[in-house]
Parts: sequence; structure tokens; C-alpha cells
Amino acid sequence: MSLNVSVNWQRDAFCLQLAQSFPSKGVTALYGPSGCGKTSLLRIVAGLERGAMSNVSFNGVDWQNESLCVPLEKRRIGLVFQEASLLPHLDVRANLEYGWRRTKPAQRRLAPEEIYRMLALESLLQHRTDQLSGGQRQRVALGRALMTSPDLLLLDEPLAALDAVAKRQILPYLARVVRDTETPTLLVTHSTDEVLRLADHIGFMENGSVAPVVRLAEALQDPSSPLFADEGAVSVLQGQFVIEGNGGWGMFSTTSYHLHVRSSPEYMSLHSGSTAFQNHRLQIYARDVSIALTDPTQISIQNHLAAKISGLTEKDDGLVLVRLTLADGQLLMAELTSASVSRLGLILGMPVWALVKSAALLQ
Ligand SMILES: Nc1ncnc2c1ncn2[C@@H]1O[C@H](COP(=O)(O)OP(=O)(O)OP(=O)(O)O)[C@@H](O)[C@H]1O
Repeated sequence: MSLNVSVNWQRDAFCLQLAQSFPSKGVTALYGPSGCGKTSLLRIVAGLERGAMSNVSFNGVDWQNESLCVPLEKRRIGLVFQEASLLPHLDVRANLEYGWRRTKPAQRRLAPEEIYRMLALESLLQHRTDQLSGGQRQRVALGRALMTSPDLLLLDEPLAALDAVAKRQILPYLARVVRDTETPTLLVTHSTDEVLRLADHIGFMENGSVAPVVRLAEALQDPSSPLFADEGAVSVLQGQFVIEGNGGWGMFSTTSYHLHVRSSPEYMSLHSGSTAFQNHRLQIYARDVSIALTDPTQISIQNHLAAKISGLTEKDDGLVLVRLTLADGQLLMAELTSASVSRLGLILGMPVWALVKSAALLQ
């Protein structure tokens, strides 16, 4: 069961040409530079580009081929664009209920109260849409898309028009919605941060084509990943987080190891009332990981993980990316100078200790 798309579409000087199967579970990010065709692909999936030569089917049902083009409303898609297009003459509640009323009772999976709670919309319901901030408008737009209980959510850079503060505030809501509603989602984005927080799979786009979709963990194994272009190599570990003390400190655990980490104030307020969280993500920059040959005791770094070296990639800048396989099979990148790699005599298969200086919870 999946979303299958094949397109061969010339528009002026631009050519979109791809045949790709996208997972129908979780979030798939379409990531690529401006002008590579991300929005065009999303519009084809939504049925908004009727002229495009394309075949689209979702979970075995044909949406588009040479003789057929199922309209958007029949595809049961929830769409959210960069700029929220809310109905200006209706208040927030009426905007939200609009989608609910247009959905057949048998197709309603998500209850309005649940959507309001997930997106913290309760206090906004009586507001006029012109009284909302950009971030609030996007939360309402997301809520409105969910009120139709869509089978597929298409998000086209939903946070791109927001400033950094609004983005930071809305991201956790977005993460919660895509996780808790279990609605398969295609997310168009330029942002590595959004990919790391939200994506389960990723398709890298370039010049009108898309590389085979891979799991996020697989994409983060590639030392030359475009995701590392701005901030350097980064790893994402999956595990559970339990708040243990004051100030947001807690334990991030997998089946094989634990890390002491601190959650941010935003994280604490979003999750107030709970102390234990499954399937959470921990982001660790490669530059924040050092390597020791034995487990050091007289050192301020608290998180020491047993690991095995599974990759060594020399970069142009005299640094080496060391890929470490942890005891549960998850991967952690460390960035060392080549002088350190030689001094320690690091080779493939060698058991070492990864010392994690800093880590950030992502959900
Ligand atoms: N209506 C149109 N007519 C002709 N060309 C278009 C039209 N809309 C988009 N294009 C071109 O198609 C190409 C792909 O555009 P598209 O918006 O799909 O890219 P994108 O990856 O989503 O870009 P961005 O990240 O900047 O939104 C671009 O070269 C663009 O100039």
C-alpha cells in the first residue's frame, strides 16, 4: 500500500520526470533546493495540475491517468500551504467546522475536540481570523485540514512564512499532529531542522527528479548528505524519555543505553502533565561527539556510550567523519580531526567509547 506517482511533464524550460513510490505511513519529506519541482509534484498528487502527463494512485486506487483525473475533494487530501488561506468572513471555529461538515460521518476518524487539543486551538475558537498571528493562522490551517480526517496530508513548506520564534513554537504541534493522527504525510521543505524533527522517510529532489525514498536513519549515514550542508553532520536517535528531576532533566533510553539529557522549557510546556514519552528523538551533532579508547572516569562529560567504528570518511577540510554503531544498532556520527584519528589508531570494527557533549530532544 503506497502512493505511486509517475510524471513526465515539460513546462516551459522545466521538466519534471520521475517514477516513485512513497510510503503510505509516517512523514515523507521532499527535500531539495528552490525550483527543483517539489511544489509541482505536490500539486500533481493533489490533482491541481490536470494538464500534467502523470499517473497517480493511492493505496491501490487510481487518482490520475490518461483517461482519469479524480478531483481534489474526492482524493480525501488535507492541504496546507505556506500562507494559510482561511475563510476571512468566518471565525476560527467556523473555519474549522467547515471541513468537518463537508466530511461524511462514516469518514470522520478524528474528533474536533481532539484536534483542538493537539493544536492548542481551544482559546482561539472565538477569534476572527484577522486577529491571529502567522503561527496561529498556520495552526488553524492545519486543524482545518485535519477536520476532514484526510487519508493523506500534503504540507507545502507550512512554516516557511513564519519567523524563527513562531516556527519554534509551532513545530512541536506539527510533530505531535503527524505522529498522533497517524495520517500519512508528504512534507515539502528546505529545512533540515524540520526533516530531523518530523520525517520518517526522505526523498531528495533535484532538477525535476527525485532520488529513491529512504528512511531518515539511512539518509543520515551518508557523509555527503545535503542535510549536513548548513550545520554539519548530525545523528538522530530514537528512544524513550522520562523526566526525572527539576529543570527538565531526564533520561533518554533505548534497549541498550541511557543518556542524561535536559528538555527545553517549550518541550516541558507542550508536554505538561506527562513524565514519560515513547518514540522520541534525540539530535546529536557530530561535532559534539568525542571518542575514547577506554571508558574515562575522570571527565565532566556525563554520557558515555559503548560503540563500534563502522565507517571512516575523510573530508576536504582535514576532518574525519567517524560512523559509530551503538549497542542497539543505531548510528552515531562523530567528527574528529585526522590527527586525532591517527593518534588513536582508529580503524573499522574497533570498539570505542563515544562521549556525547551535548544533545537536544526534538519532540
Ligand atoms: N505556472 C508555471 N509556469 C511555468 N513554469 C513554472 C510555473 N510554476 C513553476 N514553474 C517552474 O517550475 C519549476 C519548479 O517549480 P516548483 O515551484 O515546483 O519548485 P520548488 O522546488 O517547489 O521551489 P521552491 O522551493 O522555491 O518553492 C521552477 O523552475 C519554476 O520556475
